[in-house]
Order: sequence, then C-alpha cells, then structure tokens
Amino acid sequence: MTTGGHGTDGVERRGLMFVLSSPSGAGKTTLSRLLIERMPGLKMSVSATTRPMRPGEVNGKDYTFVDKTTFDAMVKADELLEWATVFDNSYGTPRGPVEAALSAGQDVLFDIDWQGTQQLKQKARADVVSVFILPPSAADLEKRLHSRAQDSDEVIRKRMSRASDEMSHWAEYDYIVINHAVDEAFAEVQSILKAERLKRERRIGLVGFVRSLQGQLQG
Ligand SMILES: Nc1nc2c(ncn2[C@@H]2O[C@H](COP(=O)(O)OP(=O)(O)O)[C@@H](O)[C@H]2O)c(=O)[nH]1
Ligand SMILES: Nc1ncnc2c1ncn2[C@@H]1O[C@H](COP(=O)(O)OP(=O)(O)O)[C@@H](O)[C@H]1O
Repeated sequence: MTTGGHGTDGVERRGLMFVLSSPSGAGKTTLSRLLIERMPGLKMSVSATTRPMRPGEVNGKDYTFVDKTTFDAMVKADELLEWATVFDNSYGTPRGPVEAALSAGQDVLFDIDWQGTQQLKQKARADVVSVFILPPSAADLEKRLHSRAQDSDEVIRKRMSRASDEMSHWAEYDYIVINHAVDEAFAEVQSILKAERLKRERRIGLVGFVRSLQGQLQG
C-alpha cells in the first residue's frame, strides 16, 4: 500500500506506519509530540473521535472531534483505515491523510489502541512497526493520570480499571518501552524508528544503488 520517498541518504524507501499504544496515562501523547518535533519525515495521523474535547486540546490537531452521526457516516463511507470503541467512545483513523503522507514518502505516527493496531497489521503487516509503552508501576500510572488534570476522578477510575485489559496485549507488539524518564523513553523510541528506517526490505532503491556502485567499481 505504500510507495515512494527517499531516506536521508537519498536511497528510495517505502514509508512505514509507526504505532504507539499503551494504557491511558503511560505517556503515548508525550512521546508522540516529541517524535513529531524531533524526527523529520514523520507525520502524525490525527484521529477522529466522539469523545469530548479536553481542556487545552485543539480540534484538528489533537483529534478531529465529531458527533456520533458524523463518525458513523465516515465508517459507512469507508473513510476510516481502522476504527474502534474505547472507553465508550468511537475513535478512528481517517484514510486520506495517511495514504497521502505515505505516497509522498513520509512515515506516519499513530497513537491508537490494540484493536486499531491489529486492523492496521491485517492491512499492511510489512509496513507496520508497533511499540507498546508500559508505565514503571501502577502507582506511577495513577499519578500521571491525576497530574494531567484533564479527566474527572470517575473517568480516571475507569481508565485505571481498563489499564490491565489494554496491557494484556503487550505481547502482540514488536517493541516494548518502559517509560521511566521521558528522555530515556524518547531515546529508545527514536532508536527504534531510526533502525526500522534502515531495514533492507523497506529500501526499495537499494538494488539500483548497489548496481550503480558496482558499475563505478567496474568502470
Ligand atoms: N483504534 C483507535 N484507537 C485510538 C484512535 N485514536 C486514539 N485511540 C486510542 O484511544 C484511547 C483513548 O485515547 P484518549 O481518549 O486520547 O486518552 P489517552 O489514552 O489518555 O490519550 C487510547 O488508547 C488511544 O491510543 C484511533 O484512531 N483508533
Ligand atoms: N516519564 C514520565 N514521567 C513523569 N510523567 C510523565 C512521563 N511521561 C508522561 N508523563 C505525564 O503523564 C501524563 C500522561 O501522559 P500522556 O502522554 O498524556 O499519556 P497517554 O497519552 O498515554 O494517555 C501527562 O501529564 C504527562 O506529562
């Protein structure tokens, strides 16, 4: 499904879909923002959701906030690459921007749950790189949900009680990062992306590049 694009060394490369999942509060949003800021060639997939906007969130940047009728119409029109129900709300990935970014040779970053990750893998396994973020402890997770100060106590309780369910899918992921300190977790996630970009199978321009090197050696 993905084509085009050049790596930093000029060799043509297929774009990849970089997925971060975790229980709520483990740090996906924080790590995603850092990746987008610091990794050129990576574009965030902005999901559509029916959940209410949190203070500080920006419509069209953090999520596209839609009502249930609009979301259902998007599903019906096959406008979503994947979608799922999480915490009683619907979340989904609009297909158009992802396909446009990949065909322009960019990589795409997804902050989606295990259900969405499974759907992406069914569609394009070779192009999906998945990372599961774990909190260092349950106490830290709860502290982070409270420190974010954006959800009511009841919502936080619900998210804590779902954490174990979400975490039970950890073994379906390619990589696991434990988010102790943000800087270290970021460095680990960044290393994964850098190494995956160098994978031979994605570097579709290598055959031509090596042929040209061999030509130079013989010539
Ligand atoms: N399948 C799927 N999951 C999504 C999508 N967007 C967000 N999610 C997941 O929905 C869950 C709840 O997200 P959110 O309400 O922003 O809370 P957060 O986990 O605290 O960031 C998280 O596990 C997200 O990764 C999407 O487009 N598809
Ligand atoms: N390594 C860390 N140490 C301490 N606090 C963190 C760490 N990573 C994230 N946080 C904080 O925890 C809260 C939840 O993080 P967030 O990135 O919103 O998680 P998620 O997107 O997985 O729900 C935020 O207030 C964030 O600043």
